[in-house]
Amino acid sequence: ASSDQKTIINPDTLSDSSSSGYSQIVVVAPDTRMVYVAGQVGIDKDGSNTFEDQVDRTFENVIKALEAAGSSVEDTVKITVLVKGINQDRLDYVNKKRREIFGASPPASTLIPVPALATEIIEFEIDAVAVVPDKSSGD
Ligand SMILES: CC(=[NH2+])C(=O)[O-]
Repeated sequence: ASSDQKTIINPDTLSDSSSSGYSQIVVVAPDTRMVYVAGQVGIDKDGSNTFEDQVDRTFENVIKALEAAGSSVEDTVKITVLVKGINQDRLDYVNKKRREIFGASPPASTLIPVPALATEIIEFEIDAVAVVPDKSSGD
């Protein structure tokens, strides 16, 4: 499913980002309710905090935030991905997760390797910009 208010453009003049689970350009319709989700992290205070677990929990938290605002992954237009300790394995995992979560209509994305996040234990953070689907369109 994709949002009626979100049009994806992946022009031939830019690199193909589809295998990395994001779009090069997303255009938002006018008169749209916008949702700005604060940076989410995925720390389990009592359990495992592997990078992969943090990525999984972070996406779960982003989805919870979107849904609390009446939005969804399909309605997400832009994400910022902050990665501590970036390497090929971490990038591959993030891209796989993005493909699984965002499917055929992914948001635009900026991925930024960072030396540190808010606390020493945090290795991954995502913020998101999304739209609220227009109920009058039948979604
Ligand atoms: C390269 C890039 N923009 C990303 O999100 O992976």
